[in-house]
Amino acid sequence: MTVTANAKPGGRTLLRPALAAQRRSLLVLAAWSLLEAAPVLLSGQLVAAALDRGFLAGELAAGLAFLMLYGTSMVLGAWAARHAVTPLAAIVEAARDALVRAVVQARLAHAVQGSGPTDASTVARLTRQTEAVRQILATLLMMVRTVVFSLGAALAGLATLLPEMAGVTLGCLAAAGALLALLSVLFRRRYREALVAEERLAGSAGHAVSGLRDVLACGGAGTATRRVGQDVDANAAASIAAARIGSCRIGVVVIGARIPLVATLAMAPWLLRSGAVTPGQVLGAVTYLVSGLEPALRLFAQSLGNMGVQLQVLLRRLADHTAGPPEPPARPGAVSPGPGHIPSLSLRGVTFAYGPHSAPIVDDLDLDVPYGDHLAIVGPSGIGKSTVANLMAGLESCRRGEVALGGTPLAGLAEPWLREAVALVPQESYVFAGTLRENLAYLSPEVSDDELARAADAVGLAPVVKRLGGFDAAIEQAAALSEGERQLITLVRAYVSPARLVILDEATCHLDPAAERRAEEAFAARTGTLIIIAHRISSAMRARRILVLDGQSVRVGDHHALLRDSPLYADLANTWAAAPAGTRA
Ligand SMILES: Nc1ncnc2c1ncn2[C@@H]1O[C@H](COP(=O)(O)OP(=O)(O)OP(=O)(O)O)[C@@H](O)[C@H]1O
Repeated sequence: MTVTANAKPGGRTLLRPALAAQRRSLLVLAAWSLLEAAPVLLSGQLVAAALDRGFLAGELAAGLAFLMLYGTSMVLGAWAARHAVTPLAAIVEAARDALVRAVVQARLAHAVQGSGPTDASTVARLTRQTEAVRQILATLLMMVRTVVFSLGAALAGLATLLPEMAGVTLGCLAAAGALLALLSVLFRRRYREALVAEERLAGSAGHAVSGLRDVLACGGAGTATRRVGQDVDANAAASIAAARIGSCRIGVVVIGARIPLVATLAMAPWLLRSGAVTPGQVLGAVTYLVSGLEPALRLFAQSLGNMGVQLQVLLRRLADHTAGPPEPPARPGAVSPGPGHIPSLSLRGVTFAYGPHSAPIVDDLDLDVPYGDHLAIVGPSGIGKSTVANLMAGLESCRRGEVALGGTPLAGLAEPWLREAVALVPQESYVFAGTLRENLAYLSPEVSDDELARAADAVGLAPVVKRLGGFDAAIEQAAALSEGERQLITLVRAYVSPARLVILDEATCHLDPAAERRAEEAFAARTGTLIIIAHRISSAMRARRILVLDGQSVRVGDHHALLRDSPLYADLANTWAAAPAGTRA
């Protein structure tokens, strides 16, 4: 999974790609919905025929036959409605997956950059809102198709049966639409306020509950209750205001459906007397208005309007939360050296402490690591080896002094260039859900399968690739792999990366000595500089040079020179040599 930063999707753009990808399911859904609307389309015509050509003409059997036909069309409609559920589920689940992906990616990007809160309550709220979107979208889609197809069918039927009333009905529907649009604008505003009030209440109540013991211990129960109470009142007031606007929607049904019905009934005597229409046509028109148009309009105004606005507001809120963090400011004057650049590493007077008042972990360190060198760093636990590695990779900035790559201070190098030139592999291996290939090619997306196979062979991952079933094998849970297997995956990932300086910070600690040797030798033979924070003295013995950190002084040399010159190194090496071969750590 890539963590994208700075994406600021709009509410609708969160759903659009997911819906576009489900075009086929949308078409299937439309086809079933068309069939489902058949009873509405036929209703008025069949009722009119039953009356005019059946009961009023003295043909009882014909009248009943038309009514039975109407009943059959209703069974057909119910059958179609049942089949519409499958494509609907496919659309909604795809939309939910897209939303969850967007939300998780954005929160990860924030967490990586350390911007914005990503605590448990934020994640819980976003999960709740995503679930609400899924439910609303499912109901909304179900209703939209009912409304669109039923309204269309009722109007089409009315136009064929009683064209005079179809015009009047269209005019009334236009007026109802205008009223609904106005109410929707007002409702959207109120609903958004209600949602913000609910979020504020969830935040304040969550804080109060999580710190309940401290609140009670400090005698702050009254203040906490008052604050949460204010948020409860604000939430209730906002919800009531939204509900009031919602209740005005009944006016839409009155204008759009009841006025045409009253007009039809009022004009019926005159139309019948003039001979322009038959009693069956009048009854058919009333059927279209009462059983087709009014239920659809009621659904549209009362449920659809509310839900549409709720969906819009929820998506807008989610879009705010799925906006990635701002791009880190570009380093002024940062350079990206060309591809032929030889990144020799130098540390001059490097001093670093974790806090402004803490004693330095690294004090006035000078070191030159020429390009192509193989350096091991050794020292007792907690002495600062990982800290030095982080300083070399530019993950920490020194308090005094300078770390430079190819003569350019790290702070003067463009961040993307630095991240490509230097790979630091920590002890904890990050293996994510995806295919094995995606995991291995994470730092070099263009790498071929042949190159991956060669790297896996060199580093010692080949048996794992074979066991998993090749590079296309899915890794669903990193926990299903052993710690050593995970380390081999992250090692191959760094091996095939374009990095010219690789720092292994105890990155082989879960491998057995033979596997560690194989991996280190592969990295030593790879083009570029290799720095290893040594987990075993055997790693140091394989290096061209060794840096010993003992807290007071810094010594650099090869194994034999250090045995002579560094009591700490001699001690570490002798302890290691004295241990039985199988227990040497
Ligand atoms: N983020 C941090 N904040 C404060 N102190 C830290 C932080 N990281 C490390 N330290 C402290 O800095 C010192 C050096 O830690 P570091 O991890 O660099 O040592 P190390 O030599 O790599 O240790 P080990 O061999 O056990 O991994 C330790 O005392 C550690 O507790």
